[in-house]
Parts: sequence; structure tokens; C-alpha cells
Amino acid sequence: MNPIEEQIKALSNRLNHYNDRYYRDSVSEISDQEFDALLKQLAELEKLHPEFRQDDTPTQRVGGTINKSFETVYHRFPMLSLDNTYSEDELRQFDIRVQKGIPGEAYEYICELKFDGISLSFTYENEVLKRGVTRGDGKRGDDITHNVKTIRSLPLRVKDGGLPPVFEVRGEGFMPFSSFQRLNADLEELGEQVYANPRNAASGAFKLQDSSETARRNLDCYIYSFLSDEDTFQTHEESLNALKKMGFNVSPGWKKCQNIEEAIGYIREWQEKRFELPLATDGIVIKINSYAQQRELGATAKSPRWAISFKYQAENKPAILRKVTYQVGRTGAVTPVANLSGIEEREIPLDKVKGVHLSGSQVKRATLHNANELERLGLREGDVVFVEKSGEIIPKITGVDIAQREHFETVQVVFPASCPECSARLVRNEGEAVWYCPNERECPPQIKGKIEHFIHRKAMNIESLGEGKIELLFDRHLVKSPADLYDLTYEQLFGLEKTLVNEETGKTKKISFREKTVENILKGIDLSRSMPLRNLLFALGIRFVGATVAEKLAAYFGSMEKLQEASYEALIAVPEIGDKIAWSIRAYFDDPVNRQMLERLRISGLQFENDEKPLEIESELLAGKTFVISGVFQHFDRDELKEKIEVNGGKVLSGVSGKLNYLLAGDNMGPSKLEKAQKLGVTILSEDEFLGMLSGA
Ligand SMILES: NC(=O)c1ccc[n+]([C@@H]2O[C@H](COP(=O)([O-])OP(=O)(O)OC[C@H]3O[C@@H](n4cnc5c(N)ncnc54)[C@H](O)[C@@H]3O)[C@@H](O)[C@H]2O)c1
Ligand SMILES: [Zn+2]
Repeated sequence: MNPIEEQIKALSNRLNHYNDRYYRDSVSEISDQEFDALLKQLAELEKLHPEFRQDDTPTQRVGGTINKSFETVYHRFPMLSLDNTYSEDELRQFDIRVQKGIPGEAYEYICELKFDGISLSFTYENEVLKRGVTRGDGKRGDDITHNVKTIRSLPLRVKDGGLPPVFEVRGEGFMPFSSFQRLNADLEELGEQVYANPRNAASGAFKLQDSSETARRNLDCYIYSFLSDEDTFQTHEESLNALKKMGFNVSPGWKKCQNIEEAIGYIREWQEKRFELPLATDGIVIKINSYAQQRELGATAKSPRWAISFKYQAENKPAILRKVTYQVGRTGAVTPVANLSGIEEREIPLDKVKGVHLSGSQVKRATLHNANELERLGLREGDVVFVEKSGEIIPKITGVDIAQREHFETVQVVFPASCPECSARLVRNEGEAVWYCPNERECPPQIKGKIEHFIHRKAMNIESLGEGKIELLFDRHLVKSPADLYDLTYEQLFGLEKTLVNEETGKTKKISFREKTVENILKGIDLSRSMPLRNLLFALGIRFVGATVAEKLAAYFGSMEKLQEASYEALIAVPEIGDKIAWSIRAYFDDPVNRQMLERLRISGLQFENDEKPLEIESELLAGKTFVISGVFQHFDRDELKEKIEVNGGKVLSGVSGKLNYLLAGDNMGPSKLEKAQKLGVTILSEDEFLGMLSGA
């Protein structure tokens, strides 16, 4: 193959792969800026060598995927992408193309913020919201109506405003920073993968199978366009004003500009101001105001010619790596942290520095993840390093300015051999990058972390002990294990005080235990005694026992006592409990210190029994088999069917895929699910056939 052709092919494949990961799995393997640079490189190569352009080239397609677990819906009007640029000069070139497209005509631009989420389309019929669909591949998308209905700002019925009987509005579905931070904190607590940025988190949340979970993620949407078959409005501006009047959450901050220089002014105006917004933005969008002119300018297969987006560069700035410190987490994992100062702050004591100004805030610290990352970057204290806010959330160090070492003294960074908090010798598991402090019973951050986990919203939910209060109780030697919480008295708590310092901002906050606070704390602890067994099991923080596993264990064993006595074999017989989890549970209950603590919790009146009758494993007849349940059934409701499958060793999945064994089909199931299952060669079972399988027939 010709080397240019080879290069074009390799680039196309690589970009298609990133697209897949981004749209299908909500994961960014590289930064948007890197992605856009590669795409531009490919477009330039294709322009010089059109003969080598691949059929599936990402330069000519809207980059999205259709999800197998939703109904597919065709868009009435294609949902396109936007051409983008990072340079003001290219904006001026865009402006010249516009002038050529509508020669001699006067025109105006509407500038809007570019919100970073996922595009959604909403169809209204006779004023009622009928459908919410993702952009998908631009022609067809996923029907996620149930999920979009969880957006509180989206009207289910619009105010009567002389609108056509059928119309569509489009907008950006997003997750505000506050929800994003809460979600990631929860995921971290549960030991699950966190999302890199709010866009990926929103994309994941909109495509969940369970709408009640989507609702918990607090999604929102800004509306930015109106479409119908009729000429309802003459300009984009008119439509935005009308939509707002009809009760839509129209994106705020838009502005009409008379020419491209004014638009560039708008870009500069928002460069910093955008960081004050409660959600992520990655640029601005410039659109021709007149609909007639939009039609005249038209579109390519991928994007309209009447609009362009300007994306802000991720800011990358030099800073001084003053010192590497080490943080110990709840699990004992030791994370190196870079303490930074501004370039001009080299002589200022570290506790007095302001840090580097990056994407709207002062950055003084950046995570270095683990020992391997330290080694990869080859950092020395005193180095001039480059800092970037990836996805504009978490600061990271991207490299070192080696040349600067000539001018300043630098010191090698040595990963400590012992725990900075308790001096225990650190250990590292074969093949892992992370060092751990093994001293889980005596190491202060590990003890505090365990108690904080115990009181977490999804565990024992003792909210009145949040915000640094555990720290205070630990410092005063009042609480060293969750069991100690239940022995606390009014007299011990009343009058305690502590000043908390936020390490990022340096702001201080005083907490003092007055009458009301103490009463609340004791009430919260008391209420937690009635939390169900599954919460208690999760709260114990047994390794690999997340909320879902805890729920399974409570349902199958029915009591703490039975679980304590369960053998390894009995444990792995429970659906979704594997080898690793079973050993971890056994190790926990075999430990005499844990047993002692549990005994104290039992005496304190916590729930050691399940209210419901425990599930019993009936057979292994369905072992290793996967099922999707769809439609309505005669003898069971869906939850009962799910349970039936699981107590016989099978597993229930949410979506039809090639790997699925059986589709359990009831009445009124969606035709597209059935069609997909048939296409993929999945065996389709009726309720009777399923019961037949269970009777061994
Ligand atoms: N990091 C990765 O691995 C990776 C992979 C694929 C794509 N990407 C990123 O995604 C981009 C491609 O995504 P895209 O096609 O959605 O393009 P885009 O996100 O650059 O622009 C188009 C989208 O902007 C959104 N938008 C936000 N505010 C808007 C407003 N006020 N008016 C109109 N639209 C608005 C709409 O959802 C629209 O579909 C790439 O350029 C890249 O930055 C990254
Ligand atoms: Zn330690």
C-alpha cells in the first residue's frame, strides 16, 4: 500500500476507535484538543489525496453511535455536528465564506455558549412532549424519552403559543458540576471507575436503562434551537425569545453580533467568565441569524455552513514543583501529590504561595497518581513543570522544562518506603502501580476513612456527622471504630470545637458542638440503628463488597449470623459473587477484631436480620446462561422473573447483544428488540418454554 494511503487508513481507524469509545462508552482516551488536531490532520491529507479517502472516514460523518438497548428512531431533520476551530483567524475565514455564500446581503450572527454535554432532540405533538432522542449517527438516534423526562426544566406540556401541531426543539443535555462531583464521590466511595468529565458523566447517565437512576443524577438541558415544517419564525433570535416565553430553559448568555469582530469580542469576554457558570462549557457557537440565509448557505454531510464553533484551548502553564507530598486514602493507597507555586513565587514559603491561575481558579496542587507516573515524568523538586486542567476539572502535570535545570537547583523525588501517616512499611502487590500502607487498624487516615464510609449516604446515612466532624471525634480519641459511635454521650460531645482548613483554597471554617448540633448527631446515630441489613453490610467496608453485592448477600443469607458462618462454597453459590469477593468476605469474618466489633454493633441494636424471607437457591439449571426480559407475563411480574432466573443460577442483562443466550418474550414487547434478537440469533423463549426449562423438561 502507498505510504500516504496507509497513513490515511491508520488515522481513520484510530479516530473511529476514539469516536466509538467516546459515544458508545462515554470514555475519552485522549483529550478533545488532541482528537481535533488528529481529525484536522486527516482532513488535510484527504484534501491532497482524495483518492485514498476511506469509506468510513470520520471527516465526513457525524461521529455517534446507535445503542442496541434502545429503540432506534429516525430524525425528521438530520442532527449534524459543528465545524470547529481553535483560532480567531479561521473564524475570519469562515466569515469570508459566509459572505461568498450570500453575496451582497447584510447578515447578523447570534453567539451562544457551547455547553459540553450531549445533543438531544425533543418532539412535541399538540403541545405535549412525545419523544426525546439522542443525536446518534445524525440520521438515527436512541429513543431515551423515559430518561429525558427526568429533566425537571424540560416542559412536558408547553404553554399555548400559536405553535405548529408538530415541532422539534434541540438542546444540550448536561450534568452540572455539583451533580458531577457528587456522582464521582459516590463512585469513588463504591470503588468504581469515576468519570473524567461532566460530559462523559452526562452521556452515561442519559443512556442508563433504569430511569430512576437517571433521575438521581440530576441532569439538565439548555434548549438552543427550534425546527418545524412550517415557517414559524424568520430568525434564530425570534425563536429563542419565543421558546423562552413558552417555558423552555433557553441557554442564557447569548448575544446578537453585527459582524465577526464583535463575535470575537464575545469569545474574549467569555474566556474567563465561563468558569463562573455551574456547568462545563468548551467554547462558543456562532450562527447566522436569518433562517432564509441559513437555508441559502446549506450544509455538508457533517455540519452546517452557516455556523461554526470556536473552542477554547486547554490552558497549559509553567509552574514550580516545590514539593511532592503523599496522601493516604481509606484503603491505604498512597498517592503522590505535587505542591506547586507560580513561576515568580520561587522564593515565597510554600504555605504563602498563590499558585498558578488556570482555567478560572488558582491551582496549588496536582495529583501525580502513583509511583509509575512519577517515574514516567522524571520529576525533581524545584523543576519547572507544565500544568494543565484536563477536561478543565482536575489539574495534571504534562511535562518538565528540562532546560531550566541549568539555572536552578533541583532535588530527586524519592517515593517513601514507609507510610507518611503511621510509619508502617509500604507494600505493593505484584503488577500493581499503587503502594499501600498495610497498617489498616492504626493508620489515622484509614481509620477515619472507614468511619466516613460507614456514615455515607448509601451506607448508614448519618448525615449529621458529615463535614469534618469525624475528624474531630477521632482527634479527641472518642471514636476509633464505627462501634464507638453508638457509645457517644451528650456530655462527651457538648462544647467540642475545631477549625477546619480547606487545603485547596486555604479558607477556614469553625465547627462547634452546641446543643442543637449534639442533639442532631445523637439523633442521626440513633436513627441509623434501624438501617436495613444490606446498608450495614455495605457500611462495614469489606473489600469488594459494594452496595449491589451487599444487597445480594442480605437477600440470600437473611442475617448477619448466617453470613458470618457461610462457607466459601455457600458464598460463591450466590449469583454474581465470585472467587475474589468470597475470599474477601471470609477473611473479614474470620478476623477476631472484626468479630468483636460486630458483636458490639449487635449489642447496640443494629439490624442483623433481614425483614424479608431470605431467597433460596433452587437449582443450577440456568448456570452460565444470560437472559433479557421484555414484555408482560402471565404468571410473574418482571422482578419475580428476575429472581426466578437468579435463584436458578442464571443472570439477567439489560440489553440485547450478540452474547445473549435467551430473550424471554412476554406480550406487548417492543418489535425492534425482537427483530434485533432474531438478527443476532438469540434464542427467543415464551413464558411456558422458560418454565419448561426449570422443570428440567
Ligand atoms: N476525546 C475523544 O476521544 C473524543 C472522541 C470523539 C469526539 N470528541 C470531541 O467531540 C467533538 C465532536 O463532537 P460533536 O460532533 O458533537 O461536535 P462538537 O461537540 O464539537 O459540536 C457540536 C455539538 O455542540 C453542541 N452544542 C453545545 N452548545 C451548543 C449551542 N449553543 N448551539 C448548537 N450546538 C451546541 C451540540 O450538541 C452539537 O451537536 C470532537 O471535535 C472532539 O472535541 C472527543
Ligand atoms: Zn499508614
